[in-house]
Amino acid sequence: MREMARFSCQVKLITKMDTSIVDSSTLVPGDIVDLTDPPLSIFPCDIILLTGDAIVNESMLTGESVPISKGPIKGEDLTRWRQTGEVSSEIAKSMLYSGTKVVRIRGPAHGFVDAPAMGYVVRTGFNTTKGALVRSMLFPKPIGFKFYRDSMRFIGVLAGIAILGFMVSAVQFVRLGVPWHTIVLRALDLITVVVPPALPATLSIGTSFAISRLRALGIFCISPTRVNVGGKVNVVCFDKTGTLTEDGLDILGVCALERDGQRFREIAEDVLDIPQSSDKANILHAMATCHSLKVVDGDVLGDPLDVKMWNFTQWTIEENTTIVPIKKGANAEGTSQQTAPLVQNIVRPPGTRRFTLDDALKGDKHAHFLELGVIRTFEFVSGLRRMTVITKRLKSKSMEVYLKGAPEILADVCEPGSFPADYDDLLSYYTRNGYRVIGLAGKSVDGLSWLKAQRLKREQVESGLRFLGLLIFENKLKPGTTPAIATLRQASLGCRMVTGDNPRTAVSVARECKLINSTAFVFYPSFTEGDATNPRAILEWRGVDDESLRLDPYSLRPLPPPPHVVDEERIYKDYDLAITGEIFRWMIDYAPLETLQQMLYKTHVFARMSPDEKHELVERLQSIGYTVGFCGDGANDCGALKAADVGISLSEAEASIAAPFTSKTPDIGCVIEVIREGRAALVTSFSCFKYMALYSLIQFTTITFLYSFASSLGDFQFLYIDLFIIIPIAVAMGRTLPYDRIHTARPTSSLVSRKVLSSIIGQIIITSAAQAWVFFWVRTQPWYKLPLPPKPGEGLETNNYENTVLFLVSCFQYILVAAVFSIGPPYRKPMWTNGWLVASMVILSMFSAWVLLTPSISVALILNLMSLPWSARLALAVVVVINVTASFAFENWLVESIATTVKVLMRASGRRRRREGRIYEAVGR
Ligand SMILES: Nc1ncnc2c1ncn2[C@@H]1O[C@H](COP(=O)(O)OP(=O)(O)OP(=O)(O)O)[C@@H](O)[C@H]1O
Repeated sequence: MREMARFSCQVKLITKMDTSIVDSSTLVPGDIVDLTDPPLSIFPCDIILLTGDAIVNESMLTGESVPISKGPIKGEDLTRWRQTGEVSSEIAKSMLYSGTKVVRIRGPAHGFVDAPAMGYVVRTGFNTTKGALVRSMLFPKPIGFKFYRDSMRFIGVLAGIAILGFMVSAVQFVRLGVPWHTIVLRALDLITVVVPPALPATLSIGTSFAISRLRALGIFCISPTRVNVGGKVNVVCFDKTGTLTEDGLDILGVCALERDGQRFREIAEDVLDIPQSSDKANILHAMATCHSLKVVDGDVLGDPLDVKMWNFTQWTIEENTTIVPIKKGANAEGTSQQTAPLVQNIVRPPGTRRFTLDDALKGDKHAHFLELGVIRTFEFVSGLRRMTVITKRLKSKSMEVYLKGAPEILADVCEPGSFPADYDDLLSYYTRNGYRVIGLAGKSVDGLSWLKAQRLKREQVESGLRFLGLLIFENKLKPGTTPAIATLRQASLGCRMVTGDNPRTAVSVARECKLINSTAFVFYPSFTEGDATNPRAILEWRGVDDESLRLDPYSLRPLPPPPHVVDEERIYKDYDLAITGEIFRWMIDYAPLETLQQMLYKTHVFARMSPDEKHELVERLQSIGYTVGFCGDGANDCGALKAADVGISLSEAEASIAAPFTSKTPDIGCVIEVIREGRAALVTSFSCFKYMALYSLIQFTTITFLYSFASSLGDFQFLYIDLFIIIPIAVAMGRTLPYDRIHTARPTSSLVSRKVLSSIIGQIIITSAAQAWVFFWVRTQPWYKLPLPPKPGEGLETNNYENTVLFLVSCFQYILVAAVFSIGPPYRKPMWTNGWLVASMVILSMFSAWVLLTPSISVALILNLMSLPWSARLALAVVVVINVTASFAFENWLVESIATTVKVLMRASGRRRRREGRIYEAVGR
């Protein structure tokens, strides 16, 4: 992250007087820089492009590695930016964002001279878009995760115990005449014993190991706190295209119109089967020009859908570099003209050659040259679901407009009479069968000049079009999709599809990947009265496969089916809802709360969702108590990826800041890994927390016994316990691997649950009882000698029998509780599979046994141990064995029953535990 945040490079700064090479960290807003010399690979700050053009890869910000083209800013847009500082969609087309990669950047070519591409620095450091994201990573918005809240409370309780212990000890110390400075020193000791400073570090050990294991699987995490949250995810939303299905979908064919335009022709599976048309605006030309492809070093780059469509035509493409002025006028320091390429791309049919000067000199004989130039492109916008180009054929007097987009939006931009009679039937046939359908439309505009074409507004261009045909793409599932969905569903994790695609296609794909059962009844709403803008509109929910089936519009439960439905029982049990973005928004705004909640609970397919609606859906699912994971691949998923509790971006970028997790493995199997690791990390954090809490309480008990007669543990004893026992064990505890399968229930994130508290309290009682026994037992022994009284002005006495027996027994207790709290299945592999933990426990136990039974004199001296008779050593060993047996027996057989008894008692006394915010449980009942 540091590397990413502190990126700097050499840039050429242009001033009025001269140019100089400077480090990018010295740039300030207002500087003008040359972007071509020295060539940049990554932009060091937010820069507005003044001259030239660029192709960039913004995957670092958006997760999507489709090349994006940037052009020089218009004068009025620059003025608007200076006044408002807002990045409108127009300004974004000229904004080169800090941290994004340069695919190509070049200056405007005026004749034979290559001028530099110049940029205007507008934001640097933390003020850039990347900076804002880095800031949000450094200071993440606090996530209200129960585990973190509970751990704070728990630390508060421990601090309370420390203060209480200190007050009791202080009274005792004063009674015994211990000097004030020793009392203060020991008070601080007590606080660090009870609230160990290593606690936060040990809590993050499990998370760190989980992150490194995920990295080995190609999953990068930039927000460690989200790892534990991953363990609590109970519903996962998936984007469809590029996430569940392959990105570069093959074209099944093209459905063009018959010559009379009244019906569709047979689907053309080869470009040669597409009918020749004498119309100026025809479907083949639409496919050849209506895309945002870029040619970089001979490679055609762009949206996979565009690439497939383009490859289907078999035409050739060439990028044009001639830049011409649009109008005069100052637009920024250093430039005085607004420019645009004369033609963006030139496309030709296969086998034809470029039109040259010689051909032009031959007069009219060049009519056979077919060359289409793209004059202007209105890029694809997810919210609009379409893109448009204005093209010009060589020597033609007219210009042609081609639009490509979702079939649903064609009705808004095409003339109603241009649709064939079988439009709905064909569309429904392909979408029902799970194909991705894209519509094509076009029109020819006579007498449109180049300059006028540059000034036209998008709405003007995208109107009065004629429907040309449909492109049918296959919707191939990625190989990992179905098994991953099956794994998640078996683990009782909810799966939702959230897509920009057509609802029927989405339902079909959802059935194919078993996100919804293939036999489930699916209901889909439509307005019977009013529309999405009308609060009083009325919705009707009909069966997707059988329109006679209906849902009750309020409760969204099936109404009694008509008599022909044989399997009547199943309709009540196994039904799902599918909804579109438009109706989703209407329901959010106007539907009764109960209906809305039922819709959120029951809907598995959300189709035609805009980026904002995807984001809103995540928030709404969270509002009914779900912990939401979102897995997506595109820029249109950015908002949802950020809003989700756990966002996983499938991206080629190494750690995109679009989401806390970025997976280089291109299928949704990464979701399973994140959940498995998250659960294991959560359980590890729990184990470590419980272990650290118990370790401090065991030490607290020892010290409290010793303080009672003005004694304490010696410095080396403290050192040995903290450094040689606790640290290796706590670190090794975090290395236990996650369990192979995902269990149907999530691990608890509540530290104050009955089970956790019963376990901690029970273990405290057992270990304290063992310590109390040895403490009083040693005093009854014939060889026991009273400790020396504290010497005035000196610290506490540490050489005494009580100290020795308590130290020897407690050393085993620190190891023992690690074994007791190392919970294995169902979230982690069994403790014995963790070689580091087993090795450290065996070595430490053997060493402790040696120190107990036959220590060497030097070790006894270092650890302040008194010499004990052999029988006493054996007696202590027996206490240790009893303690171990009691602790394991309690943990394995009693904790569960105590927790259940407490639950029953609480119920009997009328106190019922409220499950915070889990509205979905009530909705699902
Ligand atoms: N390059 C494109 N040109 C024109 N229209 C497109 C293009 N890509 C997608 N569309 C249309 O716009 C719709 C919305 O696209 P969007 O990218 O938001 O979602 P999606 O790709 O369909 O699905 P998902 O949200 O699952 O990735 C698509 O369903 C398609 O009809």
